[in-house]
Amino acid sequence: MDKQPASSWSIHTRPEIIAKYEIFERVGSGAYADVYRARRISDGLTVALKEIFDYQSAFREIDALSLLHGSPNVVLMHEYFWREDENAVIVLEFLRSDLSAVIRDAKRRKKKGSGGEGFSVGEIKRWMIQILNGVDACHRNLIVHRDLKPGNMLVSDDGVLKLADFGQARILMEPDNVATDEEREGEASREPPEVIPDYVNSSQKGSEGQEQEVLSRDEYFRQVEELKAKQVVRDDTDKDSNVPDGDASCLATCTVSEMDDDFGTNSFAYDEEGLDGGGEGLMTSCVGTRWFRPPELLYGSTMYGLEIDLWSLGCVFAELLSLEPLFPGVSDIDQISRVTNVLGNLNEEVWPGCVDLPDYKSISFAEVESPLGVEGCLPNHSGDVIALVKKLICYDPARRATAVELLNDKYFKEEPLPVPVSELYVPPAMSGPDEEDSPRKWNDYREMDSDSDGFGPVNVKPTSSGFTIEFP
Ligand SMILES: Nc1ncnc2c1ncn2[C@@H]1O[C@H](COP(=O)(O)OP(=O)(O)OP(=O)(O)O)[C@@H](O)[C@H]1O
Repeated sequence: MDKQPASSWSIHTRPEIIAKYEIFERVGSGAYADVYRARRISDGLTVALKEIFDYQSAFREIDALSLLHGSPNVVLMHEYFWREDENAVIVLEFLRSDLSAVIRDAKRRKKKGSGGEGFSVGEIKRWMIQILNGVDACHRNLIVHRDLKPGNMLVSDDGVLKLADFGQARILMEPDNVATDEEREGEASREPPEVIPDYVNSSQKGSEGQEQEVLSRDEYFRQVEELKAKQVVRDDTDKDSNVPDGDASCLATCTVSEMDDDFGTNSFAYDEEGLDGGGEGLMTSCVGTRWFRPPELLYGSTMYGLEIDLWSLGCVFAELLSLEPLFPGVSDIDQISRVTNVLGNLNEEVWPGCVDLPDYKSISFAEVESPLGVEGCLPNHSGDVIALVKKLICYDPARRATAVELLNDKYFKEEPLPVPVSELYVPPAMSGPDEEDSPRKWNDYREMDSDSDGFGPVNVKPTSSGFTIEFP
C-alpha cells in the first residue's frame, strides 16, 4: 500500500496522542509504518509509537499483540489509538536494537579479528531460546507471524529479545469457528475502540477481553495437528472486503520488479491487492521476506499453517551460526534455486503431495546430483546443532519440529549451557540522539520529512502542552 504523502506528519496533529506522549525522533520506517520514540508524559516511560498506514496491517498487529499480551518474548503493546479516517497508532515498549544489528556487529568484530569467531555456543543457545519462546507463544495462540526475520526481533539494551512487527500475522481458527458470510458481514463493522486503556497493570487478556486460555502441551499439539490435517484458516482481519486473501500465487502475481528490488530483506504482503480467488479460507503466498520464505510459499501455496514460521526460524538459526543469511536469493526463482542446491530437488519422495503445489509444474530445475546439504552451509558446526537446523529446514512442512519440541531438545540443556541474558552482547547505538537528554524536537521533523510531507513549509511552535502547527 502506498504511503499517504502526509502520513508521517499526522501523528503530530493528533490531540489524543500528544496529550499523553511527547514525541521525539522517527526511529524506523517500514513498508506499512513509521515508528517514533516518545515519552509517556505521566511517568516518563520511553515508548515507541508506531503509526500504521494500512488498515489491515494495523488490525492484524493489534489483534495479535492483544492476544500475546504479557508474553515475555513478544513486544509489549501498552495501548493503541484508533479512529475512523486516521492511521492507527500503537504504543509499544521501546527496544533500541534488533537481532540483525547484533548479527551485523558480530560479523564486523569477526572480520576485524577483535571479537573471536562470532557468537559462542552459549550465546547462540540463549538467543535461540528467546526466539523459540516468542514463537511458541505465537503458535500456542494459533498465531502465525508470517514475517520472522532478525530485523523483526527487537532487542533491549540488556539482551532481552522480543518478536515484533505482527502486521502480517494471522490468527488461525479451528474449522468449526470459520465464519459464515453473514457472520463475516457482521464482523466487518467490528472495530477496536478509539483508544484502549493501558495494559500495563492488567492480567493477560484476549483481544475481546476474555481470560486467555492456557493450552496444555497436549492440547497445543492436538490443535496444531488438527490444523495441519484440515488446513482451514479464518482471516479475522479482512474486514474491508470480507474475502479471503485468495489463491493467486506469489509467482503469478509478485514476480515483478518490486520483488527484485528488495534484496530479500523487505517484507511483503499482497493482501490488499485483492488477490481474491474466491476459495474459502485461503491465504496469500505473497507474505514474508524472501530470504526467510519457505518453499511452500515460493511454490505458491495458499493453504499453509504455522510451519511457515518454522522454516523462517531455521533460517534465523543458521544465520546466528554462520553470520550469513542461509538463502540470500536475489529473486524468487533464485531463492528456490538456492534452496534446491542445498536440499536437492523437490519431489514426492521428500515431500509427498508437493506436486499439487500451484507452481510446482511451472518451475523445474535440472537434477541436482549432489546437494550441498545444510551441513555444507554450516561448516565447523557440531552434528548436533546441524541436526537441529535440519529439523526446521526441510521441504515437508509436516516434518518440521515445533518451537516447543526444539525448546525441549537436549541441545539447549547440555554443556556449554546457554549464557544468562545479561551476558549477551548488544552493540551500542551507532549514532542517534541521547535518549533522555537531547531528543529531537518538532522542528527536526520539518527537515527529516521534507521529502514526505505534502504540506510544504509549516511553522511548528512548541507550547506548554505540546505544539502548534501553522500552515502558511
Ligand atoms: N518497539 C520498537 N522500539 C523501537 N524501535 C522500533 C519498535 N518497533 C519498530 N521499531 C523500528 O521501526 C522499524 C519499522 O517497524 P516495523 O518493522 O514494525 O514496521 P513495518 O512497516 O511493519 O516493517 P516491515 O517493512 O518490516 O513490514 C523497525 O525496523 C525498527 O527499527
